[in-house]
Amino acid sequence: MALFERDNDIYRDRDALREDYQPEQLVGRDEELHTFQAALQPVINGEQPNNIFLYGKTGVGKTAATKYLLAHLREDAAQYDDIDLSVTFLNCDGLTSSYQIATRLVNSLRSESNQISTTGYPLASVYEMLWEELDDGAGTVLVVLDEIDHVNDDSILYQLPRARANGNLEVAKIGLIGISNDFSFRDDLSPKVKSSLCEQEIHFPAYNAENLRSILEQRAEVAFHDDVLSPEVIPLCAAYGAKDAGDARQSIDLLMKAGDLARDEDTDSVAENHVRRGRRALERGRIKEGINGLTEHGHLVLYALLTLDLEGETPIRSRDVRPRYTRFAELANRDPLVPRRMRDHLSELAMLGIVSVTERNEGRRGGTYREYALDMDVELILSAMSDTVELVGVHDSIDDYVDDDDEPTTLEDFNEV
Ligand SMILES: Nc1ncnc2c1ncn2[C@@H]1O[C@H](COP(=O)(O)OP(=O)(O)OP(=O)(O)O)[C@@H](O)[C@H]1O
Repeated sequence: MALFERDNDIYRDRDALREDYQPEQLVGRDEELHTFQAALQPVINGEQPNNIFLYGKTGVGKTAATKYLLAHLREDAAQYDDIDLSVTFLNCDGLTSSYQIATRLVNSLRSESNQISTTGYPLASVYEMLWEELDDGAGTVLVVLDEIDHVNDDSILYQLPRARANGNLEVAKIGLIGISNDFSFRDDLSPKVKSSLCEQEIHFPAYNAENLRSILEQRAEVAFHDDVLSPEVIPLCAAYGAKDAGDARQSIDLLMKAGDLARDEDTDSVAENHVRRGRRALERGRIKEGINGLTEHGHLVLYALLTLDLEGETPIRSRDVRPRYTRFAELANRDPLVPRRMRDHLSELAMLGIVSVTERNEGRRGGTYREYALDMDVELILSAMSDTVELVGVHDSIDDYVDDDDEPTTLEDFNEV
Protein backbone atom coordinates (compact mmCIF):
# COMPACT_ATOMS: atom_id res chain seq x y z
CA MET A 1 0.00 0.00 0.00
CA ALA A 2 1.25 3.49 -0.77
CA LEU A 3 2.61 5.48 2.16
CA PHE A 4 1.06 8.68 0.85
CA GLU A 5 -2.40 8.94 -0.59
CA ARG A 6 -4.42 11.96 -1.56
CA ASP A 7 -6.99 13.02 1.00
CA ASN A 8 -9.25 15.57 -0.61
CA ASP A 9 -12.44 14.99 1.36
CA ILE A 10 -12.30 18.30 3.21
CA TYR A 11 -10.55 20.71 0.87
CA ARG A 12 -11.42 21.55 -2.70
CA ASP A 13 -8.50 24.01 -2.92
CA ARG A 14 -6.60 24.53 0.32
CA ASP A 15 -4.26 27.03 -1.34
CA ALA A 16 -7.11 29.53 -1.33
CA LEU A 17 -6.50 29.91 2.41
CA ARG A 18 -2.85 30.72 2.00
CA GLU A 19 -1.29 34.14 2.31
CA ASP A 20 -0.36 34.43 -1.35
CA TYR A 21 -3.90 33.84 -2.63
CA GLN A 22 -5.39 36.94 -4.22
CA PRO A 23 -9.21 36.92 -3.96
CA GLU A 24 -11.12 38.02 -7.04
CA GLN A 25 -13.27 40.41 -5.03
CA LEU A 26 -12.58 42.20 -1.77
CA VAL A 27 -15.55 42.12 0.56
CA GLY A 28 -16.47 44.76 3.13
CA ARG A 29 -14.01 47.38 1.92
CA ASP A 30 -16.26 49.43 -0.38
CA GLU A 31 -15.55 52.81 1.15
CA GLU A 32 -11.76 52.41 1.25
CA LEU A 33 -11.69 50.97 -2.26
CA HIS A 34 -13.77 53.87 -3.52
CA THR A 35 -11.38 56.46 -2.03
CA PHE A 36 -8.36 54.52 -3.25
CA GLN A 37 -9.81 54.20 -6.74
CA ALA A 38 -10.49 57.94 -6.89
CA ALA A 39 -6.91 58.61 -5.82
CA LEU A 40 -5.65 56.47 -8.74
CA GLN A 41 -7.97 58.06 -11.32
CA PRO A 42 -5.36 60.67 -12.49
CA VAL A 43 -3.32 57.77 -13.93
CA ILE A 44 -6.10 56.90 -16.37
CA ASN A 45 -6.57 60.57 -17.21
CA GLY A 46 -2.90 60.74 -18.21
CA GLU A 47 -2.21 63.13 -15.36
CA GLN A 48 0.52 63.17 -12.75
CA PRO A 49 -0.36 60.40 -10.20
CA ASN A 50 -1.15 61.16 -6.59
CA ASN A 51 1.16 59.95 -3.85
CA ILE A 52 -0.90 57.73 -1.61
CA PHE A 53 -0.32 56.51 1.91
CA LEU A 54 -2.31 53.56 3.24
CA TYR A 55 -2.24 52.74 6.91
CA GLY A 56 -4.04 50.46 9.33
CA LYS A 57 -3.32 47.49 11.56
CA THR A 58 -1.98 44.24 10.24
CA GLY A 59 -4.26 42.00 8.15
CA VAL A 60 -6.89 44.61 7.31
CA GLY A 61 -6.54 44.33 3.54
CA LYS A 62 -4.11 47.14 2.63
CA THR A 63 -1.91 44.96 0.44
CA ALA A 64 -4.84 42.99 -0.96
CA ALA A 65 -6.65 46.24 -1.89
CA THR A 66 -3.52 47.63 -3.55
CA LYS A 67 -2.92 44.50 -5.61
CA TYR A 68 -6.59 44.29 -6.55
CA LEU A 69 -6.88 47.91 -7.74
CA LEU A 70 -3.51 48.02 -9.46
CA ALA A 71 -4.34 44.86 -11.41
CA HIS A 72 -7.53 46.54 -12.63
CA LEU A 73 -5.70 49.79 -13.31
CA ARG A 74 -3.12 48.07 -15.49
CA GLU A 75 -5.78 46.20 -17.38
CA ASP A 76 -7.89 49.29 -17.95
CA ALA A 77 -4.91 51.52 -18.77
CA ALA A 78 -3.97 49.14 -21.59
CA GLN A 79 -6.95 50.44 -23.60
CA TYR A 80 -5.40 53.89 -23.84
CA ASP A 81 -2.58 54.26 -26.34
CA ASP A 82 -1.24 57.38 -24.67
CA ILE A 83 -0.74 55.69 -21.30
CA ASP A 84 2.32 53.57 -20.71
CA LEU A 85 1.89 52.36 -17.13
CA SER A 86 4.29 50.26 -15.15
CA VAL A 87 4.04 49.22 -11.51
CA THR A 88 6.92 48.25 -9.24
CA PHE A 89 5.98 46.54 -6.00
CA LEU A 90 8.65 46.36 -3.29
CA ASN A 91 8.26 44.96 0.20
CA CYS A 92 10.63 46.93 2.41
CA ASP A 93 11.06 44.14 4.95
CA GLY A 94 14.79 43.61 4.44
CA LEU A 95 15.24 46.80 2.42
CA THR A 96 16.06 49.23 5.15
CA SER A 97 17.73 52.13 3.36
CA SER A 98 16.83 54.57 0.62
CA TYR A 99 19.96 53.38 -1.15
CA GLN A 100 18.74 49.79 -1.31
CA ILE A 101 15.36 50.84 -2.59
CA ALA A 102 16.79 53.20 -5.19
CA THR A 103 19.13 50.51 -6.58
CA ARG A 104 16.25 48.02 -6.72
CA LEU A 105 14.18 50.54 -8.65
CA VAL A 106 16.98 51.27 -11.11
CA ASN A 107 17.40 47.54 -11.73
CA SER A 108 13.66 47.00 -12.14
CA LEU A 109 13.75 49.57 -14.95
CA ARG A 110 16.86 48.19 -16.63
CA SER A 111 17.39 45.07 -18.74
CA GLU A 112 18.89 41.94 -17.20
CA SER A 113 22.25 42.62 -18.83
CA ASN A 114 22.49 46.18 -17.57
CA GLN A 115 21.91 45.79 -13.82
CA ILE A 116 23.87 47.86 -11.30
CA SER A 117 25.56 46.50 -8.23
CA THR A 118 23.62 47.01 -5.03
CA THR A 119 26.62 48.54 -3.26
CA GLY A 120 29.37 50.99 -4.01
CA TYR A 121 27.72 54.04 -5.59
CA PRO A 122 27.08 57.36 -3.89
CA LEU A 123 23.34 57.74 -3.25
CA ALA A 124 23.19 60.85 -5.46
CA SER A 125 24.51 58.85 -8.45
CA VAL A 126 21.90 56.15 -7.93
CA TYR A 127 19.21 58.83 -7.96
CA GLU A 128 20.70 60.27 -11.18
CA MET A 129 20.48 56.81 -12.79
CA LEU A 130 16.94 56.44 -11.55
CA TRP A 131 15.77 59.75 -13.01
CA GLU A 132 17.46 58.91 -16.29
CA GLU A 133 15.80 55.50 -16.54
CA LEU A 134 12.44 56.95 -15.64
CA ASP A 135 12.66 59.78 -18.17
CA ASP A 136 13.90 57.39 -20.87
CA GLY A 137 10.83 55.23 -20.32
CA ALA A 138 8.72 58.39 -20.48
CA GLY A 139 5.70 56.60 -19.04
CA THR A 140 3.77 56.59 -15.79
CA VAL A 141 5.43 54.60 -13.01
CA LEU A 142 3.74 53.65 -9.78
CA VAL A 143 6.08 52.53 -7.04
CA VAL A 144 4.49 50.60 -4.19
CA LEU A 145 6.54 50.41 -1.01
CA ASP A 146 4.86 47.90 1.31
CA GLU A 147 5.92 47.92 4.99
CA ILE A 148 7.46 51.32 4.30
CA ASP A 149 8.17 51.80 8.02
CA HIS A 150 11.18 49.48 7.63
CA VAL A 151 13.02 52.20 5.72
CA ASN A 152 15.34 53.88 8.21
CA ASP A 153 16.10 57.10 6.39
CA ASP A 154 13.49 59.19 4.67
CA SER A 155 15.51 60.41 1.65
CA ILE A 156 13.66 58.24 -0.87
CA LEU A 157 10.30 59.10 0.68
CA TYR A 158 11.03 62.71 -0.18
CA GLN A 159 12.88 62.24 -3.47
CA LEU A 160 10.32 60.07 -5.26
CA PRO A 161 7.19 62.09 -4.59
CA ARG A 162 9.01 65.37 -5.30
CA ALA A 163 10.99 64.24 -8.36
CA ARG A 164 8.94 66.31 -10.80
CA ALA A 165 8.64 69.34 -8.56
CA ASN A 166 12.38 69.30 -7.90
CA GLY A 167 13.12 69.28 -11.64
CA ASN A 168 14.64 65.78 -11.63
CA LEU A 169 12.09 64.38 -14.06
CA GLU A 170 10.89 66.05 -17.22
CA VAL A 171 8.62 63.60 -18.98
CA ALA A 172 8.08 60.60 -16.74
CA LYS A 173 5.26 60.65 -14.22
CA ILE A 174 5.85 58.95 -10.95
CA GLY A 175 3.53 58.15 -8.05
CA LEU A 176 4.46 56.57 -4.74
CA ILE A 177 2.10 54.33 -2.81
CA GLY A 178 3.34 53.74 0.74
CA ILE A 179 1.79 51.09 3.00
CA SER A 180 2.31 50.80 6.75
CA ASN A 181 0.84 49.18 9.83
CA ASP A 182 2.97 51.23 12.17
CA PHE A 183 0.92 54.20 13.33
CA SER A 184 3.88 56.00 14.88
CA PHE A 185 5.74 55.92 11.56
CA ARG A 186 3.37 58.43 10.01
CA ASP A 187 3.40 60.69 13.06
CA ASP A 188 7.20 60.69 13.18
CA LEU A 189 7.70 61.70 9.54
CA SER A 190 9.27 65.10 9.04
CA PRO A 191 6.72 67.71 7.86
CA LYS A 192 8.24 67.97 4.38
CA VAL A 193 8.12 64.19 3.84
CA LYS A 194 4.66 63.93 5.30
CA SER A 195 3.22 66.59 3.02
CA SER A 196 4.57 64.93 -0.14
CA LEU A 197 4.18 61.25 0.72
CA CYS A 198 0.79 61.57 2.40
CA GLU A 199 -0.91 63.61 -0.33
CA GLN A 200 -3.82 61.19 -0.11
CA GLU A 201 -4.12 59.19 3.09
CA ILE A 202 -6.42 56.22 3.39
CA HIS A 203 -7.03 54.57 6.72
CA PHE A 204 -8.06 50.89 6.79
CA PRO A 205 -9.93 50.18 10.03
CA ALA A 206 -9.94 46.77 11.73
CA TYR A 207 -12.63 44.36 10.55
CA ASN A 208 -15.65 43.59 12.70
CA ALA A 209 -17.13 40.10 13.05
CA GLU A 210 -19.60 40.69 10.24
CA ASN A 211 -16.84 41.78 7.80
CA LEU A 212 -14.74 38.77 8.76
CA ARG A 213 -17.67 36.47 8.28
CA SER A 214 -18.13 37.67 4.69
CA ILE A 215 -14.41 37.35 3.99
CA LEU A 216 -14.34 33.81 5.40
CA GLU A 217 -17.48 32.77 3.54
CA GLN A 218 -16.00 33.96 0.27
CA ARG A 219 -12.76 32.10 0.93
CA ALA A 220 -14.46 28.92 2.22
CA GLU A 221 -16.48 28.61 -0.94
CA VAL A 222 -13.28 28.21 -2.94
CA ALA A 223 -11.31 26.26 -0.35
CA PHE A 224 -13.74 23.66 1.04
CA HIS A 225 -16.11 21.16 -0.51
CA ASP A 226 -19.81 21.93 -0.17
CA ASP A 227 -21.37 21.15 3.22
CA VAL A 228 -18.06 20.27 4.86
CA LEU A 229 -18.16 23.17 7.32
CA SER A 230 -20.63 22.90 10.19
CA PRO A 231 -22.76 26.07 10.40
CA GLU A 232 -21.05 27.40 13.52
CA VAL A 233 -17.48 27.22 12.13
CA ILE A 234 -17.32 30.49 10.18
CA PRO A 235 -19.18 32.61 12.77
CA LEU A 236 -16.85 31.29 15.45
CA CYS A 237 -13.67 32.02 13.45
CA ALA A 238 -15.04 35.50 12.71
CA ALA A 239 -15.95 36.14 16.34
CA TYR A 240 -12.48 35.15 17.53
CA GLY A 241 -10.90 37.27 14.80
CA ALA A 242 -12.94 40.35 15.73
CA LYS A 243 -12.13 39.87 19.41
CA ASP A 244 -8.41 39.52 18.75
CA ALA A 245 -7.50 42.30 16.37
CA GLY A 246 -9.95 42.45 13.48
CA ASP A 247 -7.25 40.83 11.37
CA ALA A 248 -8.44 38.88 8.30
CA ARG A 249 -5.17 36.97 8.04
CA GLN A 250 -5.55 35.58 11.55
CA SER A 251 -9.15 34.50 10.91
CA ILE A 252 -8.26 32.80 7.65
CA ASP A 253 -5.35 31.02 9.37
CA LEU A 254 -7.74 29.81 12.05
CA LEU A 255 -10.15 28.44 9.47
CA MET A 256 -7.28 26.60 7.80
CA LYS A 257 -6.02 25.22 11.11
CA ALA A 258 -9.53 23.92 11.91
CA GLY A 259 -9.71 22.35 8.44
CA ASP A 260 -6.29 20.74 8.90
CA LEU A 261 -7.26 19.25 12.28
CA ALA A 262 -10.40 17.76 10.77
CA ARG A 263 -8.40 16.38 7.86
CA ASP A 264 -5.78 14.87 10.16
CA GLU A 265 -8.54 13.12 12.07
CA ASP A 266 -10.01 11.72 8.89
CA THR A 267 -13.42 13.16 9.65
CA ASP A 268 -15.57 14.40 6.82
CA SER A 269 -16.61 17.69 8.35
CA VAL A 270 -15.10 20.61 10.24
CA ALA A 271 -16.80 21.25 13.57
CA GLU A 272 -16.78 23.85 16.32
CA ASN A 273 -14.29 21.85 18.40
CA HIS A 274 -11.78 21.93 15.56
CA VAL A 275 -11.96 25.72 15.63
CA ARG A 276 -11.49 25.86 19.39
CA ARG A 277 -8.57 23.48 19.33
CA GLY A 278 -7.13 25.21 16.30
CA ARG A 279 -7.24 28.51 18.12
CA ARG A 280 -5.41 27.08 21.09
CA ALA A 281 -2.75 25.58 18.84
CA LEU A 282 -2.23 28.85 16.96
CA GLU A 283 -2.17 30.79 20.20
CA ARG A 284 0.45 28.47 21.60
CA GLY A 285 2.57 28.88 18.51
CA ARG A 286 2.28 32.66 18.66
CA ILE A 287 3.16 32.83 22.36
CA LYS A 288 6.04 30.45 21.99
CA GLU A 289 7.42 32.52 19.17
CA GLY A 290 6.96 35.66 21.30
CA ILE A 291 8.81 34.15 24.25
CA ASN A 292 11.60 32.84 22.02
CA GLY A 293 12.10 36.35 20.70
CA LEU A 294 12.59 37.86 24.18
CA THR A 295 15.99 38.81 25.55
CA GLU A 296 17.54 36.93 28.46
CA HIS A 297 16.34 39.57 30.92
CA GLY A 298 12.84 39.32 29.44
CA HIS A 299 12.96 35.60 30.31
CA LEU A 300 14.23 36.32 33.82
CA VAL A 301 11.43 38.81 34.45
CA LEU A 302 8.89 36.33 33.12
CA TYR A 303 10.30 33.49 35.22
CA ALA A 304 10.11 35.70 38.33
CA LEU A 305 6.52 36.66 37.62
CA LEU A 306 5.56 33.07 36.87
CA THR A 307 6.83 31.78 40.20
CA LEU A 308 5.11 34.63 42.07
CA ASP A 309 1.91 33.83 40.21
CA LEU A 310 2.08 30.17 41.22
CA GLU A 311 2.50 31.27 44.82
CA GLY A 312 -0.69 33.30 44.60
CA GLU A 313 1.11 36.65 44.82
CA THR A 314 -0.35 38.17 41.68
CA PRO A 315 -1.61 40.71 40.65
CA ILE A 316 1.61 42.27 41.79
CA ARG A 317 3.41 45.60 41.44
CA SER A 318 6.64 45.82 39.56
CA ARG A 319 8.56 46.84 42.69
CA ASP A 320 7.41 43.60 44.35
CA VAL A 321 8.51 41.51 41.38
CA ARG A 322 11.91 43.11 41.61
CA PRO A 323 13.49 41.17 44.55
CA ARG A 324 12.76 37.87 42.89
CA TYR A 325 13.91 39.07 39.49
CA THR A 326 17.14 40.41 41.02
CA ARG A 327 17.76 37.12 42.75
CA PHE A 328 17.14 35.15 39.57
CA ALA A 329 19.48 37.44 37.64
CA GLU A 330 22.19 36.84 40.24
CA LEU A 331 21.65 33.09 40.08
CA ALA A 332 22.03 33.31 36.32
CA ASN A 333 25.21 35.37 36.74
CA ARG A 334 23.74 38.42 35.08
CA ASP A 335 23.71 42.02 36.31
CA PRO A 336 20.11 42.91 37.16
CA LEU A 337 18.60 45.73 35.12
CA VAL A 338 17.55 48.99 36.78
CA PRO A 339 13.87 49.05 37.88
CA ARG A 340 12.77 51.11 34.93
CA ARG A 341 14.26 48.71 32.36
CA MET A 342 12.80 45.78 34.28
CA ARG A 343 9.39 47.46 34.02
CA ASP A 344 9.88 47.85 30.25
CA HIS A 345 10.18 44.08 30.07
CA LEU A 346 6.91 43.66 31.94
CA SER A 347 5.26 46.01 29.44
CA GLU A 348 6.70 44.03 26.57
CA LEU A 349 5.30 40.83 28.05
CA ALA A 350 1.93 42.54 28.32
CA MET A 351 2.10 43.56 24.68
CA LEU A 352 2.70 39.95 23.70
CA GLY A 353 -0.40 38.92 25.63
CA ILE A 354 1.59 36.79 28.10
CA VAL A 355 1.02 39.10 31.05
CA SER A 356 -2.08 41.10 31.97
CA VAL A 357 -1.89 44.61 33.37
CA THR A 358 -4.36 46.40 35.63
CA GLU A 359 -4.15 50.12 36.35
CA ARG A 360 -4.95 50.99 39.97
CA ASN A 361 -5.49 54.28 41.77
CA GLU A 362 -3.46 55.05 44.81
CA GLY A 363 -5.90 56.44 47.36
CA ARG A 364 -7.15 59.99 47.36
CA ARG A 365 -3.95 61.60 46.23
CA GLY A 366 -4.69 60.17 42.86
CA GLY A 367 -1.45 58.49 41.69
CA THR A 368 -1.85 55.41 39.52
CA TYR A 369 0.19 52.26 39.45
CA ARG A 370 0.14 49.04 37.50
CA GLU A 371 -0.27 45.48 38.66
CA TYR A 372 0.84 42.49 36.66
CA ALA A 373 -0.38 38.90 36.49
CA LEU A 374 0.25 35.93 34.26
CA ASP A 375 -2.20 35.52 31.42
CA MET A 376 -1.02 32.29 29.89
CA ASP A 377 -0.76 28.68 30.90
CA VAL A 378 2.29 27.74 32.91
CA GLU A 379 3.30 24.69 30.92
CA LEU A 380 3.35 26.61 27.71
CA ILE A 381 5.56 29.32 29.18
CA LEU A 382 7.92 26.84 30.78
CA SER A 383 8.24 24.86 27.58
CA ALA A 384 9.53 27.99 25.85
CA MET A 385 11.88 28.92 28.70
CA SER A 386 13.77 25.73 29.48
CA ASP A 387 17.16 27.42 29.00
CA THR A 388 16.36 30.08 31.60
CA VAL A 389 15.09 27.51 34.07
CA GLU A 390 18.27 25.56 33.60
CA LEU A 391 20.39 28.66 34.08
CA VAL A 392 18.58 29.90 37.19
CA GLY A 393 17.50 26.61 38.70
CA VAL A 394 14.12 25.00 39.39
CA HIS A 395 12.11 27.08 41.82
CA ASP A 396 9.89 25.16 44.30
CA SER A 397 6.74 26.56 42.78
CA ILE A 398 7.38 24.93 39.40
CA ASP A 399 8.43 21.56 40.78
CA ASP A 400 5.22 19.92 39.65
CA TYR A 401 5.73 21.13 36.12
CA VAL A 402 9.23 19.87 35.43
CA ASP A 403 10.28 16.31 34.71
CA ASP A 404 11.64 14.36 37.65
CA ASP A 405 14.81 13.54 35.78
CA ASP A 406 15.56 17.24 35.34
CA GLU A 407 17.78 17.59 38.37
CA PRO A 408 17.30 20.96 40.01
CA THR A 409 20.38 23.12 39.80
CA THR A 410 19.32 25.27 42.70
CA LEU A 411 21.71 27.11 44.97
CA GLU A 412 21.23 26.62 48.67
CA ASP A 413 19.12 29.61 49.50
CA PHE A 414 17.42 29.64 46.13
CA ASN A 415 13.87 28.98 47.28
CA GLU A 416 13.99 31.50 50.07
CA VAL A 417 13.73 34.40 47.69
N1 LIG B 1 -11.69 42.57 2.25
C1 LIG B 1 -11.09 41.40 2.04
N2 LIG B 1 -11.68 40.47 1.28
C2 LIG B 1 -11.06 39.27 1.06
N3 LIG B 1 -9.86 38.94 1.59
C3 LIG B 1 -9.24 39.84 2.37
C4 LIG B 1 -9.82 41.11 2.63
N4 LIG B 1 -9.00 41.79 3.45
C5 LIG B 1 -7.95 41.01 3.70
N5 LIG B 1 -8.08 39.84 3.05
C6 LIG B 1 -7.12 38.73 3.09
O1 LIG B 1 -6.51 38.74 4.39
C7 LIG B 1 -5.10 38.54 4.31
C8 LIG B 1 -4.38 39.71 4.88
O2 LIG B 1 -4.64 40.88 4.13
P1 LIG B 1 -3.49 41.91 3.66
O3 LIG B 1 -2.21 41.20 3.40
O4 LIG B 1 -4.02 42.74 2.56
O5 LIG B 1 -3.35 42.77 5.00
P2 LIG B 1 -2.48 44.05 5.27
O6 LIG B 1 -3.40 45.07 5.80
O7 LIG B 1 -1.68 44.41 4.06
O8 LIG B 1 -1.56 43.51 6.44
P3 LIG B 1 -0.01 43.79 6.78
O9 LIG B 1 0.05 45.18 7.28
O10 LIG B 1 0.28 42.77 7.83
O11 LIG B 1 0.75 43.55 5.50
C9 LIG B 1 -4.81 38.29 2.83
O12 LIG B 1 -4.82 36.90 2.61
C10 LIG B 1 -5.98 38.95 2.11
O13 LIG B 1 -6.22 38.33 0.86
